[in-house]
Amino acid sequence: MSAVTVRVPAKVNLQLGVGPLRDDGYHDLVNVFHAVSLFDEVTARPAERLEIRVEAAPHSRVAVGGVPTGGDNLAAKAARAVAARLGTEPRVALRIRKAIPVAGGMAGGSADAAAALVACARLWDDRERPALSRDDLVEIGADLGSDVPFAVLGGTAVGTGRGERLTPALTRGVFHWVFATADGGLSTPAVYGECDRIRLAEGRPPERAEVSEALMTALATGDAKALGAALTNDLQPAALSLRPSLRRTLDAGRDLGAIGALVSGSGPTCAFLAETDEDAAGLAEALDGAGVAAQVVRASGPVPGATVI
Ligand SMILES: C[C@](O)(CO)[C@H](O)COP(=O)(O)OP(=O)(O)OC[C@H]1O[C@@H](n2ccc(N)nc2=O)[C@H](O)[C@@H]1O
Ligand SMILES: Nc1ncnc2c1ncn2[C@@H]1O[C@H](COP(=O)(O)OP(=O)(O)OP(=O)(O)O)[C@@H](O)[C@H]1O
Repeated sequence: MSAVTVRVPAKVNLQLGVGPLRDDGYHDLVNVFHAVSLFDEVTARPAERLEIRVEAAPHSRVAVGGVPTGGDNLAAKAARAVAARLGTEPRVALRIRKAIPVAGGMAGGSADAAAALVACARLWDDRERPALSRDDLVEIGADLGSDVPFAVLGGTAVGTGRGERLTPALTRGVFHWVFATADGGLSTPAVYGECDRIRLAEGRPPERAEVSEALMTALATGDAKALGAALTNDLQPAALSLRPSLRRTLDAGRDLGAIGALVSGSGPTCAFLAETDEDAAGLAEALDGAGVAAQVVRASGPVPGATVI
């Protein structure tokens, strides 16, 4: 096979319930993931050795400067993990075309890792070896990062444990989103650390998070207004503490008619829900005009996970 291209979506967390800090440095979560139609693309070609090239997708203004191009890139780690599982060498060139903001709370790096898992598994699939199943790739992905298994599967799913144990959620219809990106990312460990610091300072010991029934019902019935009202993110106070300007972005989206507004994951991207595609178009234009975002991007969900195209 000469080349395999995989398209992989960004995520927004519809509920991010952060429980206690575990002994291994991770937090127990209730993490309702939702894949949206903002995609990175990873192309895998046979090569002498593992090579990584990272570029912004055509028409996207993603700043790719901070993305590692060596062995630290999550897609490179994914290629090595697949090769190790198959007992082969990672002789592959990976070209990553990014439209998902970097360090934006939309799991861009995890998405690229998931895409590389799927692309390499396909590239190295031959009669000499048993093919890797999607479950195998989900399992390999969990070792690369907590968000990677979801990027393999896509759709809408409830993640427990550190977010890697997934159960698909029942949804109906399409949800219309507007994302406001910010200049400069936020570090995921720093945001979790700030969450712990705030809880300690407020004397609030973290409780085990529970799945929101209101959220699950809104998803199952396709009720956008109810979904907007049920969106929650326990990392939001921490993201706002580290990046106070996000408050203005969230307020602007609400004032301009969003039916739901929250920080996406660890931030700094803010996510806004609209009732219809038309409402999303209007909201995106108004948000762009308000000057509270680096870039305003529309997307819909749920969409499938990493897919060969
Ligand atoms: C914020 C989210 O994106 C929400 O989906 C994820 O929880 C983060 O997932 P991720 O970027 O894949 O994170 P990982 O690479 O697994 O972990 C990076 C760091 O985030 C923190 N982390 C992550 C997941 C988790 N359940 N608890 C944590 O405290 C830890 O400090 C960890 O060292
Ligand atoms: N392929 C990749 N794309 C983007 N960042 C990568 C990649 N590989 C490694 N990284 C590193 O990971 C860091 C976080 O990037 P990423 O875009 O995944 O953040 P994020 O969207 O906030 O993640 P999450 O939502 O999972 O917390 C980057 O600053 C970069 O150093």
